[in-house]
Amino acid sequence: MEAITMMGSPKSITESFLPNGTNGVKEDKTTIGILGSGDFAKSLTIRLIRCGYHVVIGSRDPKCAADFFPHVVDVTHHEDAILKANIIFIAIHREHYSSLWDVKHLLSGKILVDVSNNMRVDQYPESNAEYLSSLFPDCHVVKGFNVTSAWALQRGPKDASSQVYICSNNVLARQQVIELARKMNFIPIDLGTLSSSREIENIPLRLFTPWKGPVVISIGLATFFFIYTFIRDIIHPYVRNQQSDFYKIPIEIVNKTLPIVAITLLSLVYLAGLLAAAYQLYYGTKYRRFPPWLESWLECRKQLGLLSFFFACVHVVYSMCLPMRRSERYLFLNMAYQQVHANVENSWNEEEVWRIEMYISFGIMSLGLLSLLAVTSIPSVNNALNWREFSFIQSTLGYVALLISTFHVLIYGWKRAFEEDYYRFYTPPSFVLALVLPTIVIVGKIILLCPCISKRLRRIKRGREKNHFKENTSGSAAHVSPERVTVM
Ligand SMILES: NC(=O)C1=CN([C@@H]2O[C@H](COP(=O)(O)OP(=O)(O)OC[C@H]3O[C@@H](n4cnc5c(N)ncnc54)[C@H](OP(=O)(O)O)[C@@H]3O)[C@@H](O)[C@H]2O)C=CC1
Ligand SMILES: [Cu+2]
Repeated sequence: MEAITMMGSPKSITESFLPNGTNGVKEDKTTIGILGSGDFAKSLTIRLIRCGYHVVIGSRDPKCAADFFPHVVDVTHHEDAILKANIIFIAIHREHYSSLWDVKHLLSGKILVDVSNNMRVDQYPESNAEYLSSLFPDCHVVKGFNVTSAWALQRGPKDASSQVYICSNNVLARQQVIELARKMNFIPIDLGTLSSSREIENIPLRLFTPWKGPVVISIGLATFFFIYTFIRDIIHPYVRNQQSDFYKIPIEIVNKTLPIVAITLLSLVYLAGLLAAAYQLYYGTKYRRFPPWLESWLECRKQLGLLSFFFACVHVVYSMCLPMRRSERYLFLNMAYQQVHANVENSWNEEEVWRIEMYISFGIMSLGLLSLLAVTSIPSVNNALNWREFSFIQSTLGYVALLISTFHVLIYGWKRAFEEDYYRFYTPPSFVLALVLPTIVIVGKIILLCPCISKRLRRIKRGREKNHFKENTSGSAAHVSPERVTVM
C-alpha cells in the first residue's frame, strides 16, 4: 500500500469521512466536496444532503453558481472547497481536468471521485479516471457513480435499486467511496483496480448490447417472411386471378409471419448447442475454444429464446383476435348463405374439427412450455434451481417445446399446402420454410441421442477423452461450453 498524506482534517485515509465518523469536522455532518456546479453536481448535492452529508461546491464563479444550490450548501472557490473536504467529486468534463492544475498542491492526498463519461466507447487511449490519476499522482482517484444519471440521483434515496461500479488502485480510498455509495442508498459493485475504469466508463454507452444480434436476426427474419408471405398470398393470387386479398395484410399476413419467426428463433437457440456438441465430437475435447461466431451465438441464446417467446405471445393475441374481424363475419355469413343455398343441413367435417382441435391444443402447450423456459431464465428463478433442474427445463423441455411447436405448424399447414392449389408445390409455403430449421434441429438431437454418440459426448464433457490433456495444455480452453451457457 502506498503512503498516504492527507490535507484537511483526517490525517490518515483509514479515518472515516462518513457521517458518524470521527473525522473532526465541526458539525456532526461529514463534508463532501464537489468541483463543478453543473447538472450532475446539483443532483449529487441533493442526494448527499438527503443522506445527511454537508456539501461544499467548488466553482469558478461561486456567486453565480450559488443561486442553483440550496442555501445549506457551501458554494465557494475551488481552493476553499478542496481544503474543506477529503472526498471530492470531480463533476467537470474530462476536457477541463487540466484546469485543476493550479490547485494540484491542495489536492494532494485527497480522494478524487471521477464520475465522468465519454461520448463514444474507448474515446481516449486511457480512461478518464486513469488520465485524472496521471495528472494528479498524489491523489487517490476512485472511479464511480458515472452509470447513474443526474435524474436518477435526484429521485432520492428511496429509489434504492441502482448499482454503481467502483474501482481504485487504493484499497482504502475505494472502501471509503463504497461505504459512501452504500450510505447514499446505491448498491456499490467493487470492480477492483483503476484498470477497470475503462470498462466502467463504457457501461453507460452500451445500448442493449447482448440484444443487438438477436434483434437484428428477428427483424431480418420477420421482414423476409412478411415479404415472402405477402407476395405468395396476396400478390400471386392478384396477378393470377385478379383476386384482391389486400385486406389480409394487417392481420393475416402478420399473423403468418409471427409463428414462423418464433419457431425459427427457438430452433436457432438449440441449433447453437447442437453445433457446439458436433464441434466437440469432431475434435474429441471440450477444451478447445469454439470459433468466435459460435461463441457469440451460444452467448445470445437467452435473448433468442426470449424473442421467440415474445413472437409466440404476439401470435397468440393475433390469433385470438381473428374472429373479431369484420371480414371474418362476412365470410362466415357468406358461407352460411351458400350452405343454405346448396341445401346442406350439416357441414360438420370430423377431420377438420380434429385438425383444428389438435392445432390449438399444440399451440397452447407450446406457449405454456415457452413461458416456463422464459420464467426460468429470470436470474432470481434460475438461482433457485440447481444445475440439473435448470438443464432439464432449458434443454429437455425446450426440445419438447420445439417439437410441439413443429406439430402445431405442421397440423395447421399440411392440408392447405398440399390440397388447395397446385402452385403451392412450386413455391414452398411459408409453413414449409418454417419447418426446415426445427426439423434439422430435431433430427440433430435424435442423432446425438444415439447411444454411441451420446456416450462419447458424455466422456468428452467429463474431460475423459484421450486427447483431452494434449488439447488442454495447448491453453485453448473453451470458455463457452454448450452445457455451461444458459440455453434460454
Ligand atoms: N449529467 C449527467 O447526467 C451525468 C454526468 N456525468 C459526468 O459528470 C460530469 C459533469 O457533467 P454535467 O454536470 O452534466 O456537466 P455540465 O456541463 O452541466 O457541468 C460541468 C461543470 O464543469 C465546470 N466547468 C465547465 N467548464 C469548465 C472549465 N473550462 N474549467 C473548469 N471547470 C469547468 C462548470 O462548473 P463551474 O462553472 O461552477 O466551474 C460546469 O458547471 C461530466 O464528466 C459528466 O460526464 C456522469 C453521469 C451522468
Ligand atoms: Cu400458431
